[in-house]
Amino acid sequence: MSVRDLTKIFPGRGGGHKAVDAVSFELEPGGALGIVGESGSGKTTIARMLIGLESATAGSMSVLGRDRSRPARGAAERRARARELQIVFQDPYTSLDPSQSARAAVDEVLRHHAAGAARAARADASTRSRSRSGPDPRSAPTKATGPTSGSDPAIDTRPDADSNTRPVTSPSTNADPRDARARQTRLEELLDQVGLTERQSHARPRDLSGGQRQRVAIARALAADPAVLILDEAVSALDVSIQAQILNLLVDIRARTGIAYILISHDLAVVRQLCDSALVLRSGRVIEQGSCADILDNPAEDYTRALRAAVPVPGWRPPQH
Ligand SMILES: Nc1ncnc2c1ncn2[C@@H]1O[C@H](COP(=O)(O)OP(=O)(O)OP(=O)(O)O)[C@@H](O)[C@H]1O
Repeated sequence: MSVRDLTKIFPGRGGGHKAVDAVSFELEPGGALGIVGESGSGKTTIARMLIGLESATAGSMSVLGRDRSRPARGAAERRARARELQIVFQDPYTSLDPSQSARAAVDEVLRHHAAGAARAARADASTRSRSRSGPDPRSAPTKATGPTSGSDPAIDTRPDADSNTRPVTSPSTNADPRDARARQTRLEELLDQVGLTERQSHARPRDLSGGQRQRVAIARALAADPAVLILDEAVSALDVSIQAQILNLLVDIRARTGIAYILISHDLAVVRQLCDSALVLRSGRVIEQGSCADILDNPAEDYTRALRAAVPVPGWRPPQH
């Protein structure tokens, strides 16, 4: 992912409020970048622009070499983008359907992507057969371009741009039993990968703990098979031992799948555990950027030192007065 001069000005008096000011970064495939900063420094606004929930005032971004500076047009593009970028928020409770078991919530995403792939394959085949039977093969397109119709009820597992609601289930058009078996295998794989037990996989969100709900949200995000997962304070609300479990899980998933992370956190200890590189935000501007070790061990800025000092680390004792 490549982000250049990303800027967000929220409208308001006196020219508005510049919440994000010319932020640039690169994220390599399989990399992990931490975005840190105090409350109100612009971290979530960056995440919201990356996933298209907020439009950027200026700047550009691309993922896997494709320009993603503009909102997606049509269902096929939304689905393609969902495979590039997914997000997990602090509290998945609001984004999980209260009536859906963990298993059903993950399967919904798998079903949607399988149905989309089947539609794309059918459209591809029909384009090719049309071009074969066309009057002059030389005038036919040499390469099938895939579906262009926007009639798909595409599920983007990311929150909806307008309502921030969970996705709507689309009826599966994928009737091939081999596909159903493959989906089932993938479902079990994902539930296993995030460490949900059989019993938990049948539970509704209200019957799961915060850590278990976060596992469901991670499994749902992974079901779209994204290249990049954004974790926006994804472990902040969990108590320390559960937080450690989820962080270990994330380290493990990255090692196994090669997925890249953008970790947004005010907690430098969490960033240190998961990330290779980091950037430090203050009032929307990047004030330090580089390898995690450099920034966290040898901060150049007092602000970063203050952020570091604000984080209790193992062995930390409250100052004695
Ligand atoms: N929709 C909005 N309209 C106007 N101002 C906004 C809006 N959303 C965010 N802001 C402002 O933009 C700035 C950055 O907010 P943002 O939520 O990105 O910060 P943050 O670093 O994620 O903070 P926190 O860690 O507290 O979540 C803040 O000053 C906030 O008040």
